[in-house]
Amino acid sequence: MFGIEFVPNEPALKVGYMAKLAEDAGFDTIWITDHYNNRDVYSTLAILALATSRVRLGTGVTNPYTRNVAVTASSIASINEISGGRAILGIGPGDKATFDAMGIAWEKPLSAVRDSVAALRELLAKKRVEGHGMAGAQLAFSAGKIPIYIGAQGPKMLEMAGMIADGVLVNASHPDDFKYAVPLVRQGAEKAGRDPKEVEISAYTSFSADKNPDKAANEAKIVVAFIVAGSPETVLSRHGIEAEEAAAVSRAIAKGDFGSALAAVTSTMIDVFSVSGTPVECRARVDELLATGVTQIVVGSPIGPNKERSIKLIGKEIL
Ligand SMILES: C[C@H](OP(=O)(O)OC[C@@H](O)[C@@H](O)[C@@H](O)Cn1c2nc(=O)[nH]c(=O)c-2cc2ccc(O)cc21)C(=O)N[C@@H](CCC(=O)N[C@@H](CCC(=O)O)C(=O)O)C(=O)O
Repeated sequence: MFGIEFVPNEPALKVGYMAKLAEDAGFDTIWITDHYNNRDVYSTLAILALATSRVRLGTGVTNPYTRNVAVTASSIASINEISGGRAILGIGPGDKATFDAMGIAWEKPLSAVRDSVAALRELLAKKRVEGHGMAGAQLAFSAGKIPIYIGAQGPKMLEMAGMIADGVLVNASHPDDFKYAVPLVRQGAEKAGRDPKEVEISAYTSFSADKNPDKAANEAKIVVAFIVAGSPETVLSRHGIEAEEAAAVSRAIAKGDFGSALAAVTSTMIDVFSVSGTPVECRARVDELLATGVTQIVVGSPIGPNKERSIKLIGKEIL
């Protein structure tokens, strides 16, 4: 199963055009990121619902802080109705930097995600919800069947996703991260008395494919820089990346000195935090990821030096 992520940092109609390209190239799912400073995720998904006819359409990922969960239920149910039943809700704890900027206290993210998924299950079943922070909220229209996926990286979030979600979206591009994550998700499913096969495990990668491997790697650099800057110590040491090397990238980004940040990104960092290179090289990494128990590959930003060309190239030579 192959998905693709679009960040709505360009007009929704343009994202709609790319979505149609991706559908024609053979992708199965399309994920739209949710950050307050980009276009609204649901407006963008509505455009995609009209621009496509087969692909499934997901929030990749929303969070329980910037929208009340009853509003999230109404929004994803509306997308499900507009798209003829193709919506997927992806929800994660969100990221601290974003919430600091918005003046939102990032409290108890694990519990917040758990409670919001429980409330969503009931709201999307058109039930009157008492509890999980709700006091009688109820949708006035039928949502239809909407899978709920969790965006997770930490051990507890991964296990919880296995316990309660239909799928998990793990922001990682290297097999070692999935040798760590997959058993935790399966453990969660078993703890909840579920068949682990019920939980779709998606590698939500940073992907950059081009016939020219240097161009592909170059395009991945800026995304890798932000991933390095946001990676916990445990992830860096899993891959033998020195804290000082990562700090050099973080410091440069914090100063807005992107030239130095890019210069501080090593080829190891690109290899660890992205799937990048020629189609043959990318396909080799995809096969490594699938061998760890991953069941869906999501092609995440930057996709390639020229998005349109890379979408077609990936469709032709990798899917
Ligand atoms: C909260 C954090 O969970 P995490 O899984 O590491 O979260 C990292 C990311 O998944 C999270 O930031 C996501 O929202 C990031 N994210 C996006 N975040 C966005 O805001 N927008 C996006 O579009 C987005 C896309 C996306 C796609 C895939 C993906 O995997 C993640 C994505 C964490 O620290 N988890 C710990 C648990 C922390 C804990 O125990 N908390 C307790 C108590 C501690 C306390 O008091 O806070 C609790 O919450 O009850 C763990 O899993 O072990």
